[in-house]
Amino acid sequence: MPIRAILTDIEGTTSSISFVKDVLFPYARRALPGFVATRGKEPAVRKWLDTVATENGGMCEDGMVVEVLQGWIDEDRKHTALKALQGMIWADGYRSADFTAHIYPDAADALKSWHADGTPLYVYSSGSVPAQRLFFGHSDAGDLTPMFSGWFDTEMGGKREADSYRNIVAAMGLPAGDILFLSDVVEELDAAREAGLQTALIDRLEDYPKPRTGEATHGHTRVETFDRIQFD
Ligand SMILES: CSCCC(=O)C(=O)COP(=O)(O)O
Ligand SMILES: [Mg+2]
Repeated sequence: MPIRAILTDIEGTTSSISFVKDVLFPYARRALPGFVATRGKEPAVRKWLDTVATENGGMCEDGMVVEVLQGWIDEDRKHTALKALQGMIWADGYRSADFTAHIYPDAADALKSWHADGTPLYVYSSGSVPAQRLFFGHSDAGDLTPMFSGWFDTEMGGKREADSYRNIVAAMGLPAGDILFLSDVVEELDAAREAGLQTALIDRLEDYPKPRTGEATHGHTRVETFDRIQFD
């Protein structure tokens, strides 16, 4: 089947899991108390702090909300409020050049080549859309944001739910079968396939030392690097 657009995940797909877990998450965890103390009154920040407080029985102290959020970082919860706040915190890290975002060279090269060939590129990640823009705007391969035609996060729904992909397909305005979704998580690929998208499992040895083969692929095309992805 022809591919007319690429939709890609970030962590474990374009970029290493260890960069997210060992650099981004600890940075956000450390900065969270100071961030809430200095910016907690800004409506865009307050909105998410109040969401967390309400969901946790209406806790009234910001210190308790910070503890909940730090616990969620430790658990790698993909909660929209946490992801939005993390994005705001990482903005400082990128701006002060504390780090650049990891991208595998094969992913950067393939994205550049597909873009040059006129294939529209989209991102769907649990990271908030602002965090995605920062990520690709300050990547190891430079500012890649101009290559992307659209950005989607969990505001479209969870990544393991088929309806999220239906929402994304509607926003992209293409037939689902013309879109190739790339991810390192088979449950995300299952949901995308249920919504009619084509799928490829990115099974990077750096992130998944034990290759997922046979039944573990759930029948999705498996590649270890982006340069092995082939389409007309
Ligand atoms: C782009 S923001 C950093 C990554 C992040 O917070 C995250 O949860 C990534 O999850 P993904 O859906 O890209 O696997
Ligand atoms: Mg991922």
